[in-house]
Amino acid sequence: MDEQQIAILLEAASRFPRPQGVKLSYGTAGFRADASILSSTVFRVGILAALRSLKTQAVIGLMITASHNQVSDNGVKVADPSGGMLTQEWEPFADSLANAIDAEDLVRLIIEFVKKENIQFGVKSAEILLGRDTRPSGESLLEAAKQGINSIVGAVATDVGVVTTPQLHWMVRSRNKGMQASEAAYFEQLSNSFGCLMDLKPKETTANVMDDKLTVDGANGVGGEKLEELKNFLKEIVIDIRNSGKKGGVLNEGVGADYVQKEKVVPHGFGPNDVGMRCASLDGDADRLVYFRVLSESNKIDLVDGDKILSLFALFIQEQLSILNKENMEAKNGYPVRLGIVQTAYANGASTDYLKKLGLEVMFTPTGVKYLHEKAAEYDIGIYFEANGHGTILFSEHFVSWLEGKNIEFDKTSKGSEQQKAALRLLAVSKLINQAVGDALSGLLLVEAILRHKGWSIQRWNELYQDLPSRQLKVKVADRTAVVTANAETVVVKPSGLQKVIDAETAKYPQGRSFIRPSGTEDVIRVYAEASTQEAAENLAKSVAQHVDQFLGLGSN
Ligand SMILES: CC(=O)N[C@H]1[C@@H](OP(=O)(O)O)O[C@H](CO)[C@@H](O)[C@@H]1O
Ligand SMILES: [Mg+2]
Repeated sequence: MDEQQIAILLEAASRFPRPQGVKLSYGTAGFRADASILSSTVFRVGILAALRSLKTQAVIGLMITASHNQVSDNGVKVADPSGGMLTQEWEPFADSLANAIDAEDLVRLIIEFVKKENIQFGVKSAEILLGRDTRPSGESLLEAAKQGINSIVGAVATDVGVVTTPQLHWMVRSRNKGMQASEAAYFEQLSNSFGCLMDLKPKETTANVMDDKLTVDGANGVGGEKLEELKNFLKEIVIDIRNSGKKGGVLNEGVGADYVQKEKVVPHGFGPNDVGMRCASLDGDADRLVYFRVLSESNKIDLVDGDKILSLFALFIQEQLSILNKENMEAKNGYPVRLGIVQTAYANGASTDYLKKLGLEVMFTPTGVKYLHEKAAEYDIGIYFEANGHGTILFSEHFVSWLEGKNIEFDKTSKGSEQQKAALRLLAVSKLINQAVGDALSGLLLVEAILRHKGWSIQRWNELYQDLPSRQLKVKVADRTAVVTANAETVVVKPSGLQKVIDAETAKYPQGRSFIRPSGTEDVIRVYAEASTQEAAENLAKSVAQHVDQFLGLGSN
């Protein structure tokens, strides 16, 4: 870094002083806080994104969003060249940049890091795609990000406007693969591959067992807006969008996937007229998706969560693989496809049992899609989902080229055969479902395609297995970092003795399971419990929470 670069950084950084008395952490999904204190953080993440682009010599993404948090919050996260999350190796640097005391301290950290990482200036220019959700604070924070990027000589900020988080990740991935990366290209890829799956539907299920219409809760955010546009490209599906943000509803207030999944009640805008209908809910930046069915009893719903979306996807993929493999496994060029499922400890125990009974390999990682994604990428086809509805299906490049080769072979040997159709369906899924990150819009289209393929109603789908009753609680403690866990967060290692009492409580309940972990996005310890009845799950959660409070509670200090 030369003198001129250092001077530019010092001057720019002095315009973005850090707020006093706040400690920021990159956390489970980037920095999040009240929008009014975020300018300096976003400015600094702009610098980080430019450095990441110089280091990788590839296009990087920067997204301004606080997802399902309240509208007055905002946040910022970085997409790596693959379209996935920022490498975990750079998270400590992100933390230290965000917390640097002043411009001098910030520049000192940058100089040290640039040296350590051997980042070259002036060799190639850096490019960063900038996106934001519909939050009113997004515009001024975008300006802060641009100034951060512009303070690195040769770095270019390209504003892609208001987009969903998965759209931005998709664009970064596409750009780095030398493909079309516009929003129009995104809509075209999704609608074309959805159309392919519709064309490949078995003839006998075209008799309509299910309702064509889907009603979507857009969380009053960007997802509803984008779905309005996407639906113009779609055939064979009627989508009614509510809470699209146009009629003045507030983002995430009594609406959205997080609210529906956690509270298990109907979102605003839905009511008695919707009883029995197939409904879906997106979160504030449209990377989470859950389905639900409104019940006649007050505002209750049947929740069809991320675990059930995962199960539907796993069932469909497994069926296609078995059709494809009928001949393939006996052939000389047979390909033993590795299909892997990735969940977290929050996955309902009944879903894990169901998947294992299908003969599938189920793996567990800690909470946070960065961990699930990494694990799923180890398979030819890796399906991952958090119970809250964030997930996708990853196809290895090797497997996709094998499928393409197979398809050409079928053209010559058995055009139009069931095997060829299975191969084409899998190829269409690999294009429809976002390969960069969990995407509510592409996930929704895949669910709709599979339901049509099978001729299933939401009720039939929900009956794949019955969820075990569960309960989640939060406990405020003096210091949540005092809790250390192991085995994908299922065992408490510290404070010692706590796991023993959790085990003793759990043993009192048939089918009991309970674990605790510090949240990565809120200052709380989360408690999860499930058991054979709702009452038992509530009691187990309550008694575990009491033990947490006794070991670590605010009163204990
Ligand atoms: C129990 C739960 O839903 N936890 C969520 C939540 O993380 P916590 O670390 O639990 O606060 O937000 C994350 C980011 O959106 C998401 O990945 C995760 O699944
Ligand atoms: Mg989100």
